[in-house]
Amino acid sequence: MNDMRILERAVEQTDIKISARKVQVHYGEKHALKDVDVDILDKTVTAFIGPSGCGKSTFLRCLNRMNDTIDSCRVDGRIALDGEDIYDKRVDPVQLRARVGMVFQKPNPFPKSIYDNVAYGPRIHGLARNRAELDEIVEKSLRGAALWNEVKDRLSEPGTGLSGGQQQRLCIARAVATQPEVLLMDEPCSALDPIATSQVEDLIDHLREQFSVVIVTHSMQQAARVSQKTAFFHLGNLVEYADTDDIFTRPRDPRTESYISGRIG
Ligand SMILES: Nc1ncnc2c1ncn2[C@@H]1O[C@H](COP(=O)(O)OP(=O)(O)OP(=O)(O)O)[C@@H](O)[C@H]1O
Repeated sequence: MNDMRILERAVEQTDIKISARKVQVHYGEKHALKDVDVDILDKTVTAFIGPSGCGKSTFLRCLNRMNDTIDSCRVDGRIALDGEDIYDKRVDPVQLRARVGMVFQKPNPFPKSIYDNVAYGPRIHGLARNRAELDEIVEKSLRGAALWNEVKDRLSEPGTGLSGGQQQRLCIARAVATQPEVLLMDEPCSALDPIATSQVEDLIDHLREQFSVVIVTHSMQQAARVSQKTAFFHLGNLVEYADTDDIFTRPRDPRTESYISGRIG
């Protein structure tokens, strides 16, 4: 094999951050996800779109084992992060969730100060040796979430006292503080006004310089604005996964075409 081919292979392999194969999810008798195969790329925003109830959030929650908290939920198949099976019994889900962070639909800051919201993860994962290092992580994370300038003079005030958009950026700062490799976002803008939505979308674009972002969204405009890859789900199947431009301009599957043109969903 010549040098160039070796290089090409190496690039392809490191590009894949999460690889899912034959993922099936059941809630009791309900078969919610069927044979999902997908590769999530590093330093890329991937959007999950599809009609309500098609399994987007279910699949998102598989990626950091959030479904473990639902008793009736059973996940089969293989999901690997950097090639390692995240469902292996040696994997600690708490450690996994520091590497694969999550931001929810409704901003959910802890009932703690702005500072302590961000410092929480680094403290439990022992990421700072002293207060100065913790201060540094908190500042860096708040800057990374484009919130520092708005809160730097009131770090000891409650996080719950911020506006909705600021609270969501605080939750992003909290997730970023553990230096995740992947950030999962489940409809992160659905409770936000258009200005706050646009701030979070700008932020997502910056975050992908550092890690991979996966976002569930009901807004096709948002998927088109923020993502480079899009996965379309329908009735528990991953119907099509491609470059976002291709999904919206030349979808291959008639179900994708129907959805993006507003005929289903
Ligand atoms: N905790 C649960 N227990 C039982 N069934 C569930 C649970 N969560 C989701 N489901 C079912 O699994 C299917 C997929 O749901 P999921 O929330 O993943 O879809 P979604 O595409 O994210 O929907 P939405 O866009 O409305 O949030 C649905 O039929 C839903 O009713």
